[in-house]
Amino acid sequence: MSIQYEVEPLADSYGVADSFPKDFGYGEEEADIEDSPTPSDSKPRILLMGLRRSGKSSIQKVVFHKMSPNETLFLESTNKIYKDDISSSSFVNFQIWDFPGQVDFFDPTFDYEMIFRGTGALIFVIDAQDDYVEALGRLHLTVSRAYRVNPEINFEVFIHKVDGLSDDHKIETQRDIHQRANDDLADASLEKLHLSFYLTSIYDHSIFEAFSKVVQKLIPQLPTLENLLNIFISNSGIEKAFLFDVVSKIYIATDSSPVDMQSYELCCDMIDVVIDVSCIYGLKEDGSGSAYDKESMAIIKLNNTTVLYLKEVTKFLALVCILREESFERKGKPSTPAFPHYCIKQSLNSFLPIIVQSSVTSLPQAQNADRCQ
Ligand SMILES: Nc1nc2c(ncn2[C@@H]2O[C@H](COP(=O)(O)OP(=O)(O)OP(=O)(O)O)[C@@H](O)[C@H]2O)c(=O)[nH]1
Repeated sequence: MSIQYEVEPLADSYGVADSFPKDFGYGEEEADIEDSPTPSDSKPRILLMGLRRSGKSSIQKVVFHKMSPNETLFLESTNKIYKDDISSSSFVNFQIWDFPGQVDFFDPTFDYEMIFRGTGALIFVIDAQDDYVEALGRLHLTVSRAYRVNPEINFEVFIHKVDGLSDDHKIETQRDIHQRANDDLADASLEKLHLSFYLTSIYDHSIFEAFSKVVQKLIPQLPTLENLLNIFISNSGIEKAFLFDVVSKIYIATDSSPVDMQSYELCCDMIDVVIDVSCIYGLKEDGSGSAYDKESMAIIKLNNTTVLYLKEVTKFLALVCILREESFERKGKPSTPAFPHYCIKQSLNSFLPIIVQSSVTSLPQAQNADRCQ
């Protein structure tokens, strides 16, 4: 089989973002990599591989192109490698390559050495609703080849379509796939090859969360960002803070307290609400302007004493925080352990420039950030 490379037609695929700046959405047109290697080919690459119909294209479309999960039912089978450039974000700067299910490593036109050499992460998608024996064989073949070419690749296994499985069945499936995949690696003396497993579905936020973790491993400044967010929340009475890539709703970093799915979902929903409201009411009469800009800021009080706080950080990043109403309302006294609204603002003003700065360079002096007193 001859492998071809094709450019993703992206121009109008980012539905919600019609009003975003033109360069806000993801995906520039890419030249055929065989004909003319572009500078962007040196960007970290994330490969989506797996058997036919396992859900690779659906994942890419739902996470990066705002396709609704139901629409993926009509996706046609991929028969070429699609390169999707996610570099229009100042922070998330990588390409996603969606492979057809039937890639043949023995095909001389498939230069897998070149492909794996420039790869940051390889995501192997397994359909958990199907018999996965064949997929496990393919997983082993793929990761062992890739590892021999480039042992630095992060190997990520998405146990996908788990929306159709009961909770017990999910855990059992994950345990079984984990066990068998690692047994196969041990038999091939590849114990050093580490596989990370995620339970995913496009019908809930699990796919965004899994992708967030994959992307975070490719961000060298992650420890600095986490450190900054830790300092930020400890100085402002905030319970949880996420730094989000607004278009994809991937979180780039969070403080080191555990992430619970519900908090993450709340923050994702807040981004959707803010962008939707902004698209409807925030643009000029002639439709010009941007749904997300320097002025973007929102506070949503929920009926369970939780407050959500969103603030623009850069053109592509937003800080989204969760805090208790009492922390938010309390009138500030320097000695109180929790801090009021103006103090959050003050903390934000102190920390945002540093967070912005650390998106381009590592910041060893994070501790010097002003404390909110
Ligand atoms: N239930 C469920 N179905 C899914 C999920 N993700 C994808 N699908 C469905 O799986 C089918 C195949 O999805 P594709 O994205 O085309 O699969 P693919 O791996 O790209 O397939 P090829 O292009 O043939 O390699 C579609 O009908 C999707 O709607 C999921 O999380 N849950």
